[in-house]
Amino acid sequence: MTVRAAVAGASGYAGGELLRLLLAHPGVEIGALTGQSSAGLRLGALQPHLAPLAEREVLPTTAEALAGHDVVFLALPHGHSAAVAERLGEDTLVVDCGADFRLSDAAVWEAFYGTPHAGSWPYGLPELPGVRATLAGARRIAVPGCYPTAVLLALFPAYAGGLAGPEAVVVAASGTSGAGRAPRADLLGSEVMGSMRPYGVGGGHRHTPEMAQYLGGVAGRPVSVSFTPTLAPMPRGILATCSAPALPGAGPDDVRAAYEKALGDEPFVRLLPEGQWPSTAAVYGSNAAQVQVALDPAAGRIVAISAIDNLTKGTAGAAVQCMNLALGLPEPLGLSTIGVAP
Ligand SMILES: NC(=O)C1=CN([C@@H]2O[C@H](COP(=O)(O)OP(=O)(O)OC[C@H]3O[C@@H](n4cnc5c(N)ncnc54)[C@H](OP(=O)(O)O)[C@@H]3O)[C@@H](O)[C@H]2O)C=CC1
Ligand SMILES: CC(=O)N[C@@H](CCC(=O)OP(=O)(O)O)C(=O)O
Repeated sequence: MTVRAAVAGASGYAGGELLRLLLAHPGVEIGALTGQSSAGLRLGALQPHLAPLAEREVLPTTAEALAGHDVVFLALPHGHSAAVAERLGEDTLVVDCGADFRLSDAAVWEAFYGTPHAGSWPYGLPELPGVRATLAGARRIAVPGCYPTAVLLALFPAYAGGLAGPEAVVVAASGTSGAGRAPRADLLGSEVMGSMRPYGVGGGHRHTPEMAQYLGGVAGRPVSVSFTPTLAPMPRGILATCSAPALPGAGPDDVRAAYEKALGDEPFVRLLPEGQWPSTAAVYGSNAAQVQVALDPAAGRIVAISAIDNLTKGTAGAAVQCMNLALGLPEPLGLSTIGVAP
């Protein structure tokens, strides 16, 4: 079976990573590529690493350009997905890399994004309990944010195992591609290189409610997340350092067993052998996530650390993984867990 896939936002970072993965996918033929300011240009001028597509023209993002495909990937800025998706047929699989359909609570959406809530779609993190089944046959999927992917993979096993209290704390570092490709003065090389800095401190980052919603869903009760993102001087990668109170009686063997149970059979998540710790370098360019966990007995906290590539497992790789599940293809088809080193 060959499916025809269009990518809206082909000139951006997420769109470029989608195309890199789709070029290597044996079951996909690449159809329309669309953008906004870059419409009319050849893709080779924008994504020079995607040589087989160099002569393809970037079309304006319209329903007409995206019609007639089996799958449409949306890699657009927030707030633009609903208007496009509603003009695509119900039989078309629409995989949205943006945030528009991730949150279920309209008031929470409006508080963090400041626009009307578009709705919610099945959430594209198959590793969460019960989620894989909701993706089989789905025709609308919301890919998680990059930070939530890293944090949920690190912490959900502690909640699924009933071992963690409801106050999670997360400090995560991201590479600069997480901010997208649009020019910003605070992302100039001279502002970013050789320095790390926090942003969105004090509960203001829009990924906070996404983490709380899905951790709460696993825990079966509300979970609060104190989330501090930091910007790291690297192009790709997220390292998330997460902790939660260990409930009374939770010992190191219980913690290890809960993580092995939750992650042991996952094709893209590797619970590292005890004593080894995740690194962004080890997952660079791959759809893999690395996870490690420890119990800090003095602090009474479970400490879990994850590493992903924000553009791959954090966006485009997850989108392809979800496409495979939705269409009944083998889940790992076209995706790799092999990184690039050094
Ligand atoms: N970067 C990351 O690590 C992650 C990104 N995402 C999500 O993926 C989406 C894309 O992000 P990213 O690739 O980083 O962003 P970029 O800024 O790199 O790319 C944005 C893309 O959207 C296009 N675009 C801009 N404005 C419009 C518009 N009004 N209508 C149609 N198309 C438009 C741009 O086209 P042009 O260049 O031609 O103007 C470009 O192709 C976002 O929703 C983001 O939240 C999700 C997880 C992680
Ligand atoms: C480094 C950096 O700026 N990262 C982005 C997150 C990117 C992402 O996943 O966000 P979406 O919810 O937009 O899909 C940020 O903090 O806003």
